[in-house]
Amino acid sequence: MDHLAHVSNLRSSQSQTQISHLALDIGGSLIKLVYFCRYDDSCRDDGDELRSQNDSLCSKSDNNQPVLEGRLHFAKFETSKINDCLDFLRSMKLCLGGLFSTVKVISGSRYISSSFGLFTSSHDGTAPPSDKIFIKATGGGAYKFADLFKEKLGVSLDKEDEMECLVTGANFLLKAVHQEAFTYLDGQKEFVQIDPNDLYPYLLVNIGSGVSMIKVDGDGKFERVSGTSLGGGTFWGLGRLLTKCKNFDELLELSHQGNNRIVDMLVGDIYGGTDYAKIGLSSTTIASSFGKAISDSKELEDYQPEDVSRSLLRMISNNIGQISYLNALRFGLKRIFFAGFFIRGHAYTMDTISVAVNFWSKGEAKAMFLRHEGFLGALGAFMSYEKQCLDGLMVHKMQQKFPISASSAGDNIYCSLSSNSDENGSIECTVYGT
Ligand SMILES: Nc1ncnc2c1ncn2[C@@H]1O[C@H](COP(=O)(O)OP(=O)(O)O)[C@@H](O)[C@H]1O
Ligand SMILES: CC(C)(COP(=O)(O)O)[C@@H](O)C(=O)NCCC(=O)O
Repeated sequence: MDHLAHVSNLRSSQSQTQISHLALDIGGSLIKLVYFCRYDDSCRDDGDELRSQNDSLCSKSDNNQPVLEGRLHFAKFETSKINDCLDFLRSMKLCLGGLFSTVKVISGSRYISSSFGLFTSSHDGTAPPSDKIFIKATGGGAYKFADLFKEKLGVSLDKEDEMECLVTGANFLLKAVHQEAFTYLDGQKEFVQIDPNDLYPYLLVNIGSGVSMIKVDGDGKFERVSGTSLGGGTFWGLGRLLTKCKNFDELLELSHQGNNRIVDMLVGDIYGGTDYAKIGLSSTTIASSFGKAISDSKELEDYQPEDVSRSLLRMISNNIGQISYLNALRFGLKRIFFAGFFIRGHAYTMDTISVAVNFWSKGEAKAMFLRHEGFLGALGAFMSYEKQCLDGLMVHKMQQKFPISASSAGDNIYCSLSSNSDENGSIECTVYGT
């Protein structure tokens, strides 16, 4: 769902929802937003009313914790169109009322606001109010655009480390969200049942503009072991230049119809149509990506853009699959989770990555993908409100709305895709306060 649809959706549902937390991941290509909308039947906009509203919103759980019920929502914008994102945030203020006003929740001697994930507080939560309003943010843009957010919206970005957020987001999704991870091979998508007690270690490969490979050993226990600059930005950047496509989805769509063999040099092209069986290469294996473009006396306009797009997609996906496998091998990791918006749930991309991992590992390692592939960083930033140690309505505990199984208990954050999750992958959940 695009952001405009989101805006109208939000407007139409404003009588049912109240946004209480928001976090951002501002990457090299895309800005990702995660926000929690609680179910509500009223929207008011001043602090006192919000306080009473909070009171009315919170029912109590069995152990007397305040409970908020609602959904986690996801949205994204191109970083180059950051003004659209700022307008979106501003429009939320308009339709929901008081979003950027300083909403205060006072708890004991601490002064906080948990509305919309904005809080006014010093970081230890003890100082008297400054008039600062913070939003949790990660990614390079949290640094690059800090002044812009301040200037245009009057909010400060509370920066969280990008790698840490990716890992927190991945762990959260893998442990708490039902049917999050899946394999994709030969057109078959299969959900993988993850045992939260047997998750580590794994390799997380985040394919954004560039690619980061992170060995994850536990909650907050990780090491970025490798990376490559040949990532999603490379595919989109080169693809735009070579095909004149106007947007990423168009380039991806084009690749559906293409034939990479027109552009790539295959083993068979070199070996006169035969396999090079002695070293395990079939005649159809790509020997050299874009290799045919050197031997032909053709110019760019003589190639079909769909063939170029397909070849480019295979080149980038294969390369990432291979480097990922080599890093998994380096650390003896059997499970590789691929995330980042380059994947875009695209069948051919996932298939290529899976085949590469399968081919290089001789079937030993498994490529897996995530439904919320592009939102790991933003989710991690969202979860970091928890670290703020604020009393009151914080995201201390998210309880799955539709329990999966008792065996998935044992950690303090649960959540699940509701059976009626919308096409945008929003997650129905319950947030417990302390
Ligand atoms: N609408 C889009 N516009 C631009 N790039 C997109 C889009 N959808 C998917 N992508 C791909 O996703 C990549 C960005 O992925 P993302 O995980 O958001 O990384 P980053 O944090 O670097 O922005 C782009 O480089 C591109 O390959
Ligand atoms: C610098 C980055 C962490 C930024 O993250 P991104 O916006 O690409 O998601 C990433 O682009 C990256 O890991 N690049 C590869 C750099 C390298 O290891 O060669």
